[in-house]
Order: sequence, then structure tokens, then C-alpha cells
Amino acid sequence: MRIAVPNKGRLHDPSVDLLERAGLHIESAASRKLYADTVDPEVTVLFARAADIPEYVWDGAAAVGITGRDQVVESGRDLVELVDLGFGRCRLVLAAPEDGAIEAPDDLAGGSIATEFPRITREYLQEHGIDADVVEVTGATELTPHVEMADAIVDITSTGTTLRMNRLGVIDEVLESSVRLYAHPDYVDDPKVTQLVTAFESVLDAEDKRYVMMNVPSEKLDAVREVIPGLGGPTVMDVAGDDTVAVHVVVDESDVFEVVNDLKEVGASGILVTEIERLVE
Ligand SMILES: Nc1ncnc2c1ncn2[C@@H]1O[C@H](COP(=O)(O)OP(=O)(O)OP(=O)(O)O)[C@@H](O)[C@H]1O
Ligand SMILES: O=P(O)(O)OC[C@H]1O[C@H](OP(=O)(O)OP(=O)(O)O)[C@H](O)[C@@H]1O
Ligand SMILES: [Mg+2]
Repeated sequence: MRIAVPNKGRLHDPSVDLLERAGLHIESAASRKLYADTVDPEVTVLFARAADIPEYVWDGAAAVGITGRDQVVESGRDLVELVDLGFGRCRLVLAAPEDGAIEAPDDLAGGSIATEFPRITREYLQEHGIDADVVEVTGATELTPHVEMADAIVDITSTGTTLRMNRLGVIDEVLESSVRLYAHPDYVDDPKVTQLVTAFESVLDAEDKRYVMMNVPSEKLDAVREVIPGLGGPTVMDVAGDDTVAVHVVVDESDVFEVVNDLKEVGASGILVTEIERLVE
């Protein structure tokens, strides 16, 4: 099975990192290489531009691909979304110069919009019944209203810094995006694809969990059980030659501070908190 992964740009590193954490170590990937093997002999990584990945998957060159939802919607390809991988969160917005004539989408009638996302922009205009020209650019979209190339833009924003720097204000939100795992419809039920989905989900599930280990005097075990909101209850092990048990439990990261304090108070000691790489339920 081939999996298409962004070859550069901001999505490359987090995508490779996720594959690593999922246990699919990439082997012998020299930079600028188009293919790489993984520890699984049946899985090959194919590196491509984020914008081209929907096409690679649609063509069947890769069974699945990792890319932004914005790219998949723009491609018009009917790929199947399998897992939201949670990074690359951004919004595609309609924006126009602050203090300019465009204050609402309808003000664009007869005007023009510059964008790297012509298909999404045309669909947006059609849905809103606005007749405006779409000017296709391949970058630095935020500049175009200031050189009279367009009246407004449809572009990506996340922190809002680029829009602010270019004195552009958001008129409307067009689309929300994040990076997701997409499959060709024919590969959705492929056993390897299912394994990959499970592996990714296990990494994402583990991200906000911590593994807590501690020693507990046997007579305090009931009190300890009461303060841990355990995932299916704690694992309790006898410590040889001692009236102490070792207790292991998975706890939500957001509860760790409170739980550790409570555990200490009811008599646990040697409390150890560690991250979890994967959690397969
Ligand atoms: N500022 C941002 N914040 C969050 N996600 C973003 C941002 N900009 C882009 N993305 C996401 O990343 C995807 C690819 O954008 P990126 O700019 O990294 O790729 P690229 O344009 O191929 O690379 P480069 O800009 O280096 O040429 C976008 O389609 C979008 O899903
Ligand atoms: O809201 P912000 O946090 O400022 O992010 C938005 C900017 O990020 C992206 O550009 P990128 O950095 O990828 O540069 P590029 O135009 O060269 O692709 C996008 O095209 C916006 O310009
Ligand atoms: Mg970019």
C-alpha cells in the first residue's frame, strides 16, 4: 500500500512525526527522495505536494493520503475522509481591505476576487448568488487588493497575522480545514488501510492521556481506587515481600494535577507520570 505524504511545507514534519509515532518508521528517506520504505514491507511512503495529494489518491497512485481538507475540497475529488489528524487547522476566509468599499459578500457583485482556491471560491459565489470574477494566483494573495488586481481575496488564515499585516479584514468564512487522512473509495475497506487508521487513532487517543504508576500500602488501596477516574479501572500488582501494591492507571491529562494531589493525600507514594505513545482499545 502506498501512502501519499506532503514532501515539504508546513505539513511535512507533523505528518512524518505522526507516522513515526504510529510505529510506521520511515527507512532510508534521503531528502528529495520521492519514495521511502517503512518498517512494514507492505507500506511505501510517496512524497508529493500537499495540493497534488488528492490527485495522487484519486488516480490510485496512492491508496491513502495525508493533506488539508482545503486541498481535497479544491480538487473536487470524492475522496473518503478517514481520520482528522488535528494539525494544520486553518480557515479559508473571504477578506477585503479594512475601511474599503467591501463590507459584506454582496458588495463584491461586479468585482473580483484573487485566490489560490478558484473552485471553492466559484462555488461560494454561486451559492451566494454573487456575480464576480475569480483571479487565480499561486501565492502572496494578500498583496493583490493593494495593487488593484482584485477587490477581495479568499485565502487561508490561522493566527490572523498575515491578514493584519496587510490591513485586510475578514468578511466571511468560506471553509474550515485541518489535515486528515483520505482514502480512495476503493481502498476504504483494505485491511492495511484499516490498520493504518487504528494506528493513527491510537496515537491521537494517547495524546491527551497519561500513565500514572504508584506504590500503595494494601490497606489504602480502596481509598486510592476512589480517587482515580481510571480507564477501565487500575491494574494492581503485588510487590513481593511487602504489604504494598503497585498501581498503574491511565488518566486524562487534564485530570493529572488533581489526581496526583489526591493520590498523595490518601497514601500513595513513588508516583510516576509518563506520556503514552499509543493507546489501542
Ligand atoms: N497558516 C496556516 N496555518 C495552518 N495551516 C495552514 C496554514 N497555511 C496552510 N495551511 C495548511 O497547509 C496546507 C499546505 O500549505 P503550505 O503552505 O504548507 O504548503 P505549500 O504551499 O505546499 O508549501 P510552501 O508554502 O512552503 O510552498 C494548506 O493547504 C492548509 O491545509
Ligand atoms: O493567519 P496566519 O497565521 O498569518 O497564516 C496565514 C498565512 O499562512 C499561509 O502562508 P504560508 O506561510 O504557507 O506562505 P505561502 O504563501 O508562501 O504559502 C497562508 O497562505 C497565509 O498567507
Ligand atoms: Mg503556503
